[in-house]
Amino acid sequence: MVAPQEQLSDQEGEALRPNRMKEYIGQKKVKDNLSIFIQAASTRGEALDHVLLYGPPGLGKTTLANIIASEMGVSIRTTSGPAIERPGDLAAILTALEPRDVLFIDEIHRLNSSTEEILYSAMEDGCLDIVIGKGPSARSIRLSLPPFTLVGATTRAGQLTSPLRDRFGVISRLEFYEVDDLKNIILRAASILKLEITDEGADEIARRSRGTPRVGNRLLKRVRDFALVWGDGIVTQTIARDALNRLEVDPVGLDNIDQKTLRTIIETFAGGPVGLDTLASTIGEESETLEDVVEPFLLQMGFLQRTPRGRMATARAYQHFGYALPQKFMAEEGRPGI
Ligand SMILES: Nc1ncnc2c1ncn2[C@@H]1O[C@H](COP(=O)(O)OP(=O)(O)OP(=O)(O)O)[C@@H](O)[C@H]1O
Ligand SMILES: [Mg+2]
Repeated sequence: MVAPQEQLSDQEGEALRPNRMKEYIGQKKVKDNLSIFIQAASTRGEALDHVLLYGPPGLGKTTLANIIASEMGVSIRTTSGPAIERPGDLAAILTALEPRDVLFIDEIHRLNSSTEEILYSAMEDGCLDIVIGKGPSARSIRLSLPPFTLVGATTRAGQLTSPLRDRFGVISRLEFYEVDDLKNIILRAASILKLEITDEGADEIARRSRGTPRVGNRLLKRVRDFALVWGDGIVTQTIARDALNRLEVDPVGLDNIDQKTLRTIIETFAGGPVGLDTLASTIGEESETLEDVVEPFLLQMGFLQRTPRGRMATARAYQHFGYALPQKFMAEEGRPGI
């Protein structure tokens, strides 16, 4: 329910995706900077510099890529790292772009290396070096490309090779959303869905949305069903709270995997430190999912600590689940350190 990854039922939510910068709520720093770069590029009549967006799933990277194109008044061509199998695929996409268009490559960390190399000269020099033929008769030709903006999105900036990362002029990290911003996102979605919701109802859902707009929109839709059956269709705080409890969404938004991760560290590994791979195999998840999806939120909430020796549960995690605080947290000044 609170998994931040995209699910099929989210697709109907396409209507909820903001189209313009002024409708994009939160992420003020990213938004303000991008707006200036967009305005400057537009004034000069140039393509916007290449933009890399990174951060956990569901925070609005795809949405922002689309907004960049609409604010620039250009078309966007969307693809993803794993979808581009051969360098020729990328060459075909690049040569079909109109001047100043946006090429959006999602999951850009998953491009294969031969394709990635094609991208280097395309991004830096605006040209494509293509090898025609094989063996001794092979020759290389250089095609020049229309100026374009590459927008790359990734959940793991650390996995990008440095030659690729260095070719982005703008690198923006999306952060988890504050409750107030999430609340506004939920109120906006409710009005698009023509749904009556109280301020407190929106607040309750926002608190349990794992800092993630995609989760907020999804919870809103489920609570809407409960409101219809249990009440008169109005999403109140009581209905939101009861519905979300019933859906086993924790009051601070922790989902099953989040809870399992913390409980395992506490119960099986005495609070840690425990290595990522050991932890992942104990709870039956991929290390990658744990690192990209689960950990960022737990770190943000102060439930988890990353140390050189492994992952550790914080005093706050113990308290959240009602475990007795172990002695080690009492050591400093005789009070629990949080
Ligand atoms: N700033 C925002 N304001 C309002 N709604 C937002 C905002 N950011 C995201 N959303 C909503 O959340 C949904 C998910 O956002 P989006 O698909 O852009 O996430 P993403 O970062 O691309 O995720 P992934 O990494 O899984 O591709 C959007 O459909 C949109 O409705
Ligand atoms: Mg996306």
